[in-house]
Amino acid sequence: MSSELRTPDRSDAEERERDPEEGPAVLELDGVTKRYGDTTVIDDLSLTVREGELLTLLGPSGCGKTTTLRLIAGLERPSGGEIRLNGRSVAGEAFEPPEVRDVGVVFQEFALFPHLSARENVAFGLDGMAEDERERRVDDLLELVGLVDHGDKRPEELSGGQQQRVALARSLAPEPHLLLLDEPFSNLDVDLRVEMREEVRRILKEAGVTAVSVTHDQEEAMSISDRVAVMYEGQLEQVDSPEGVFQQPRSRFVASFLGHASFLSGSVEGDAVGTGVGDVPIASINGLATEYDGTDIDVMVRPDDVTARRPGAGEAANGRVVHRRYLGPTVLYRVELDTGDVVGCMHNHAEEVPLDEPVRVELAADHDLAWFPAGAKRVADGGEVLPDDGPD
Ligand SMILES: Nc1ncnc2c1ncn2[C@@H]1O[C@H](COP(=O)(O)OP(=O)(O)OP(=O)(O)O)[C@@H](O)[C@H]1O
Repeated sequence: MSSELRTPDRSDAEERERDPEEGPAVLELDGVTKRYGDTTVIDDLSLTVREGELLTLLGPSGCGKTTTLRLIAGLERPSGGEIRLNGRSVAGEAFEPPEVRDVGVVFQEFALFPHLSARENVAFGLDGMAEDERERRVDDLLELVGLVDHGDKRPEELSGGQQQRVALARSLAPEPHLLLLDEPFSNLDVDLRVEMREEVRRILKEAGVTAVSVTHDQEEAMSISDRVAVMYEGQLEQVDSPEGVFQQPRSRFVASFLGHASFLSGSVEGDAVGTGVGDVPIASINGLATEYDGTDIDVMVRPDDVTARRPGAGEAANGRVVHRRYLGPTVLYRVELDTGDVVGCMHNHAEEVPLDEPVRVELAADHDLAWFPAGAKRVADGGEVLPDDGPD
């Protein structure tokens, strides 16, 4: 790598990966609102992205992800609030147009110039740079994205994944302070998508670039991001590490949007919660303590946290399999517990259990479980219940 590229060595990249919340703020959204006529599509959104961090905006179609990206790029003006880049206000009282924001964008459709080679596409935007320096920069970028041997090919001669690498290299060429990626994998087929997630993360980390990506695909968000910002109806539901949003959701919407979630109802009694799968120690439930004694709660479990099997000798069944869904390598069961709760449960084929027969369901979680007060849609970081004005 040449020293002209902002490409810290591997140990720097790994350092950032370990603790992305350290370091200066590159992007700050402060109470940002966007209205079209009477419709509010972004509602009081605040978010900080730190240097070297890869953050993904994740949410269902229409929740405002692309609008947020366009506001950051300067393609839209906010109706209220402020956006700062490296501490400089770019939208709010003042407005800085996109071309001076030093923000790169990788579009869904890659937007490569069809008549230019990969090398020329990457070099585009480096006008004004001395030719030998530009050539060196392009060489470095082609190496970074693994396309050294394909520089002379035009986009139509490259695979989808290779085109995406060119698009990424082109966006990185002018060394933007912030890179925005709009659904970067949506035009790739499934296998390639999974491969390119790893590759794009490696490239961004190696380049040490700060990036905000947008997707509605939970798996993608969790596999490429340092932090995931889950959006719903123009608001941020939760901003957390992939493990945080998956295992410790702060709202039932986040719990269900990130994957299959079931809820075990129970009541806190002393140091345990009585549920349909037996007593669960409060020590294995995140943030639960004896002060909640007597409180009715719902413990969230993922299919991997639960097992179901035929009862052994002297064991009582506590549920019945009511649904079986074949998923290829695994089977997802729905089990109705004697208490009436229905829980999802994932098994491999060696552990198949018959439909309709009594089974013994047990918890097998290797991490602390999340919980919500009975009926509450969301909880704050401190555990207190928030008003039920959000989605289910
Ligand atoms: N120019 C516009 N005028 C009016 N409404 C708009 C405009 N642009 C977006 N919207 C509305 O704002 C809301 C958020 O749109 P946005 O494209 O940001 O959502 P999204 O989360 O990116 O969705 P998707 O995943 O489907 O791309 C939608 O209800 C959309 O109809």
